[in-house]
Amino acid sequence: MRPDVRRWLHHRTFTADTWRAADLVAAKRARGSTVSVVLPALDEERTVGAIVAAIRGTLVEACPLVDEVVVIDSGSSDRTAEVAAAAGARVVSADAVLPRYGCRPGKGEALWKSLHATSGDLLVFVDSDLIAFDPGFVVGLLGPLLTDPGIGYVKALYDRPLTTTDGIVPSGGGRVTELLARPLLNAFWPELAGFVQPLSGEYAGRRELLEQVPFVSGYGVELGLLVDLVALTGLDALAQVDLGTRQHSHQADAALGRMAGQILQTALARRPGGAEPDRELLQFLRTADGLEGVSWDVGVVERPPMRSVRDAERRPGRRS
Ligand SMILES: O=c1ccn([C@@H]2O[C@H](COP(=O)(O)OP(=O)(O)O)[C@@H](O)[C@H]2O)c(=O)[nH]1
Ligand SMILES: O=C(O)[C@@H](COP(=O)(O)O)O[C@H]1O[C@H](CO)[C@@H](O)[C@H](O)[C@H]1O
Repeated sequence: MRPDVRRWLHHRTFTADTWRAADLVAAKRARGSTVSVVLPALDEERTVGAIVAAIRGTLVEACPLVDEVVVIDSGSSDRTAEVAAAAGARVVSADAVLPRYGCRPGKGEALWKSLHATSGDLLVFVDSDLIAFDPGFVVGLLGPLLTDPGIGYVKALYDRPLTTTDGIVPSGGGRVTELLARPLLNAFWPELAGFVQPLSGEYAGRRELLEQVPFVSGYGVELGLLVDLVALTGLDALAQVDLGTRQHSHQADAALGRMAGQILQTALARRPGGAEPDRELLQFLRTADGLEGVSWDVGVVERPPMRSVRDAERRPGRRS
């Protein structure tokens, strides 16, 4: 193991039970900071309500650690928006944010727009498909940010059981992590090899940092943020916190293949001097007529640092 990774693992890996919400409220007040929790959601009516209710009940009403809970909806066709609002979230349609910049599909697009739709100095991102969500996830992610000014970005680590029709595989989850992201990061960005869950969907950061880096529009957003933030701040400003176990609803392998395609596009775009990667991913289905090739565009766009957008919006003479 690289000495820098070993050192980083030792002093930038935390456990969630290090902090209590009440102590972090005091730390937040002492710093005059505010906290936004953002849940990206696409057709998550089954799970989003319980997550929002748990955060609001525990960390807004009982103990004011969180100042706003925002669900950023990527155009759900189910009752995600209604369920989230009924549970107490402010629901924002991603398409309604920065309409001048158009609407791209994807999780990263929603997260990029959430920067514009929220006001917290600290942002916490939580997926909306979590099962048995523990609001302690939010406390653990905020702990390093509210107690160490030298830390700017915190990723969750956890065990990731894979729920299948045959039962639960204890550490079968994180398939794209294990088959693509971890080997890719170890090969091209070995300083990031200490991240146990580089693609974890739960993470937190300082707005002042998050607004200085691009957000990749699709599923490449997590890998893109890690690579861009380590280049911006250095490894010591990044950290990870052990949240225990995380369960979520899983996509089929073919969908994860497309996710992997977007992550690969994101990584290749960050390899200087590399030729423009082909955006097509060809997958295969066996049909009654034989094998059918299905072509998917796994291209992504780089949404610019929000700071540059704010500056552009403020520039005199800009047409509203
Ligand atoms: O276009 C999208 C795709 C996904 N998501 C949300 O992003 C999170 C992670 O996505 P998903 O569950 O599809 O990925 P997985 O967890 O299977 O890797 C979930 O809350 C999704 O609802 C989103 O807001 N917009
Ligand atoms: O980590 C992974 O391999 C993927 C798929 O997880 P599973 O194999 O369905 O447990 O899940 C993550 O990756 C996405 C892309 O970065 C994130 O957006 C998701 O939040 C995260 O769950």
